[in-house]
Amino acid sequence: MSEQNNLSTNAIECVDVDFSYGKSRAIKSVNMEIARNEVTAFIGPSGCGKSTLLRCFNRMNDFIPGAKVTKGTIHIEGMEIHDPEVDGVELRRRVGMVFQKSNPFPRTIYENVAYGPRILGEKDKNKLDEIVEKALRGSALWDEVKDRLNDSAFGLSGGQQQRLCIARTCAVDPSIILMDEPCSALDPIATARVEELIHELKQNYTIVIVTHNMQQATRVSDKTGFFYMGELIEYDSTVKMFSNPGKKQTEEYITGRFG
Ligand SMILES: Nc1ncnc2c1ncn2[C@@H]1O[C@H](COP(=O)(O)OP(=O)(O)OP(=O)(O)O)[C@@H](O)[C@H]1O
Repeated sequence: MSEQNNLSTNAIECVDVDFSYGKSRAIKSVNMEIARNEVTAFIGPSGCGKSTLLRCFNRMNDFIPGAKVTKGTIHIEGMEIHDPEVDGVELRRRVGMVFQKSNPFPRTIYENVAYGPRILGEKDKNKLDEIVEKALRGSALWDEVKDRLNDSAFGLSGGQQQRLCIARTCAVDPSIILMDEPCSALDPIATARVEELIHELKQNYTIVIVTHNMQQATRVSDKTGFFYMGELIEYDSTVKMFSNPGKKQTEEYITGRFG
């Protein structure tokens, strides 16, 4: 992506975005601007399109037959992501993703983190060591795993595995990290550690997180978008959304009256 594009103040800009799975319209005329180095939470009842929109940002939906953005534009750091010149692999390096269920590779802890940089061509062992340590430190996991880097990643707890997946994402130097319900399979203590980590990560990354947990949205995010049936109903600062929402539907959802 060009330097000029990197000058954009927003990390993500959606203009009038529609998305369909075949004939079924899942996202309807969404407009939103996501500032750099902020945490944005997507909330809303099941099936309202949160994950679909998240996956639009790094074109993960490209892998689903018949699924596509049918209208509007999405810019990532100034670059229109559907421009034919944009390479999907490079886009996904820049816009990393962490999933609901941690999904480490059946390899060692070290290899899980070194995998991405290796694929990108890094062969120097010292450089790889450096990248792995930096990513594991950045994901608050280094102290717990530094003496067992060559053990299987499957020997880690669920929360540690999720932080390893975050380290794996960070190892390829993205600028945006998408998180799709990253704590839904974790206990409260592991959840708290990932939430602390999100606070630290936002110094270096822009984060968009889908969550069903209202308390989590208030704890971790600067802005919140409330979605309902494919539409972005309200998008504002998290403090405002949860203390004085502008729309009745938002209020009903956050107070648990539906969803
Ligand atoms: N791969 C797919 N193929 C066809 N339709 C899909 C696919 N994935 C999602 N959908 C549909 O798109 C709509 C939005 O789904 P999406 O998963 O984005 O919602 P969500 O708000 O993230 O839901 P949840 O909170 O349950 O994860 C739903 O009607 C869903 O059934």
